[in-house]
Amino acid sequence: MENSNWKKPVYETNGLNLWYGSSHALKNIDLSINEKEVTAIIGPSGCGKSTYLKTLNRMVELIPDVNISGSITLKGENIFDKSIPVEMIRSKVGMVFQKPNPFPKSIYENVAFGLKIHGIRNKSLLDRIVEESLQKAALWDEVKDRLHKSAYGLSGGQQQRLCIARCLAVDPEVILMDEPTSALDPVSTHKVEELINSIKNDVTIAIVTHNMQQASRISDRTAFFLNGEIIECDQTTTIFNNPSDPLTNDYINGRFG
Ligand SMILES: Nc1ncnc2c1ncn2[C@@H]1O[C@H](COP(=O)(O)OP(=O)(O)OP(=O)(O)O)[C@@H](O)[C@H]1O
Repeated sequence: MENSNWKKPVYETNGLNLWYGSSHALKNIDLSINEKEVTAIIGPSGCGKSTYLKTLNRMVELIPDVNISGSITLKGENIFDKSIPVEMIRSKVGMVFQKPNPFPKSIYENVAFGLKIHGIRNKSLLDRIVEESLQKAALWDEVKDRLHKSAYGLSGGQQQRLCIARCLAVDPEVILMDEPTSALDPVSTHKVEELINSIKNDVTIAIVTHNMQQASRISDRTAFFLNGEIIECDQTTTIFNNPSDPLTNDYINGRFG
């Protein structure tokens, strides 16, 4: 099913099935998410994209009546292994949602939050990492004079970049992004896309998007999901220019979904 897999996988998913009660939402998923690449996950509404993303950080376990079979490894470790605390996975894997969700705290405290949870108390170290993270998120110049003001005073696009800075502060292996620009205007969307391009050499990214142009602009590889299955996963240029499956071709050309 999968070609051109020459980069090192960070996540490897094998034979993953997931049921919500009796509803079979993910069917036999085999997929690698490669190190320091952007992997786009595309497909029509309800095909299982968000479910897959939420399985990668075990968020899906919070939903009652979910059953899972198969395996997902993160850097070789089975994430479903009961001896692995979920906090350990969450410390390596950040998540950005469709709607920006800053904490009701200052801009500074939003970025410092995860660091403090990890026990960092040194003020100059906190200051340095907060600044670096906001710089990486291309937000520093816009907020450096209002660091101690509420994050809620930022625009939606700035809040989303703040949420990405909050992830970057704890130096994650992976950031999962679930339609991170769908609530943003085109200018803010462009800024988030530029940000993704600028951080992808440091962090692995998996992004769910409904926007085909976005997938083709920012991702290295693309996985096409349909009805809970992966139809095809390949280099993004191949998926968009020369897909193997006619269903992929129909979807990316807007014939359904
Ligand atoms: N908490 C839940 N309980 C029961 N069924 C669910 C739950 N969450 C999702 N589903 C079902 O699982 C299937 C996959 O949903 P999912 O949200 O993963 O799709 P998606 O591809 O992300 O859709 P969208 O693009 O609309 O966000 C759908 O049929 C959905 O109704």
